[in-house]
Amino acid sequence: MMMGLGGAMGTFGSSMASLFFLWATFQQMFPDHLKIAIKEFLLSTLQQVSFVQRFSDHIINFFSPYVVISFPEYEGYYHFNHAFAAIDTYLGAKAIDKAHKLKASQVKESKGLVLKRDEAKVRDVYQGVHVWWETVTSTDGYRTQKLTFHRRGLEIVTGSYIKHVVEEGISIEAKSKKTKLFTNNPSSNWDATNKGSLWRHIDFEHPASFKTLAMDPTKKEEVLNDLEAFRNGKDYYKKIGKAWKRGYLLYGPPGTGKSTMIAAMANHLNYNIYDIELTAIKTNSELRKLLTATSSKSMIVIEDIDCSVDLTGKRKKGDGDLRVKKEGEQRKEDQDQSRVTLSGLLNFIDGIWSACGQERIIVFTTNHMEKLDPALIRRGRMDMHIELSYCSFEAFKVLAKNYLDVDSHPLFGEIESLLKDTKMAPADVAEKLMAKNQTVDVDGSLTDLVQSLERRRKEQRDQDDDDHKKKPGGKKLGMFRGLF
Ligand SMILES: Nc1ncnc2c1ncn2[C@@H]1O[C@H](COP(=O)(O)OP(=O)(O)OP(=O)(O)O)[C@@H](O)[C@H]1O
Ligand SMILES: [Mg+2]
Repeated sequence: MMMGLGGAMGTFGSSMASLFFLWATFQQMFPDHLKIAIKEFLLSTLQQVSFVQRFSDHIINFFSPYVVISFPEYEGYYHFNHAFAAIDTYLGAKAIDKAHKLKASQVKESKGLVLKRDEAKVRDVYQGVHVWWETVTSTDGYRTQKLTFHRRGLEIVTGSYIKHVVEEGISIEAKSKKTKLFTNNPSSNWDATNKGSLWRHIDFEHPASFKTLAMDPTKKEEVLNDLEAFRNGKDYYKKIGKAWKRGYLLYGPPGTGKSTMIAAMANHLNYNIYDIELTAIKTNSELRKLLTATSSKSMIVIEDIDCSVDLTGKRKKGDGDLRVKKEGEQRKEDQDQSRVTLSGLLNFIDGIWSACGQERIIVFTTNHMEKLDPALIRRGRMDMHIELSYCSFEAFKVLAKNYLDVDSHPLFGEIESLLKDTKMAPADVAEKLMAKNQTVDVDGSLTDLVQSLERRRKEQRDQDDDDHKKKPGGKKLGMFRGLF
């Protein structure tokens, strides 16, 4: 926003200088009564002639002591003006006690009802300067915030008022923010202007929290500390000259809590989630457009990264692939170059996005760490690798507390020893502990779990024996058990 405003102010400044010069000349040349007569004559004459309407507007502006600064919602294609959003929030919260029209919405249950001013015009006073805001909507649906004030207040308004409004807006937004979950629309559905059509969103109301997340307590603590350090790290990142972003790679078998952890992170930080479906994006440039349209304080999530981008960096899935095969090799090469590639994604994360984005977390998930390109997992790119593994006894205790509200039970000992050599995902354990017909039955659920673990252990042993027989000399038995 500062660049847009800077440019506008530059043009504004030079126009003002010329106007002041003309005005001074005008003042000196004519006595007062003559000046008013000339002004009225000019205005009435000009306004009667429709084809000079625009010129007449300029003349009116020339005589008007008021200055207008516009903040459009979009600056050119795709370029969302974040100042607009902050101003909108500030004005929405401004003096709601005096407003006649209010809009109410429920944030999260814990945060109660939020009232917002719902009027197109708002008056404000700042350090004695009176200003008027008006939201104007053009015929094609674009909104602009117009700020009008007497030129006496120019210095205060441009020097500190606008900064104050934007900062207030951002801080109000952070306090009462509904967490949102954004998903990218397929680019074929983007409208002609791309305005507002890149992402669709819903309120994010996932109940996951770190408290209810079942994982090794030391690891959990480590992740939480890392998130806190990141959140409070604005000055630190500035000092070391690095973009304020952090990458997490969550890996582990299905049902071990990767998606749940993403939800817990978003709830903990109160960040929006942008869940990117790479297969709906055709080219690196589309990906760039999507990423630049994300806001600060957000998490960019790409789930199952190994399924979306293959080792050579070309996309795996998507109907584009079928079309390519039919159209021949040359065409295929051309297409590949313009597609979403791993290097395109990584370059963006390291480069442009870092330069323009602030306070962002990027999360990749995978079930197959071993399939990932080393470029993706090298240190410094994904800052923290977090393994979500099969249910340990520590993790089980968290689930037992969540689902059954128990800290101990005579069956805990047996469950502990079964979990040591049985691979069962927390999702499956949770399913056994879940109340049947909304009735919590601690003994029944735990017995059910024990039986299920015993069955699973037997299956896994039989499977290991089979594998061992098939590959004589192989070192399979017990090899994986040590890992989990
Ligand atoms: N570590 C965990 N703590 C608490 N609940 C869990 C955990 N892991 C799984 N669950 C439960 O199992 C369900 C599925 O887990 P989740 O979707 O997070 O798994 P995932 O690791 O993302 O799996 P996938 O690899 O298939 O995407 C969750 O809704 C949650 O109820
Ligand atoms: Mg998942």
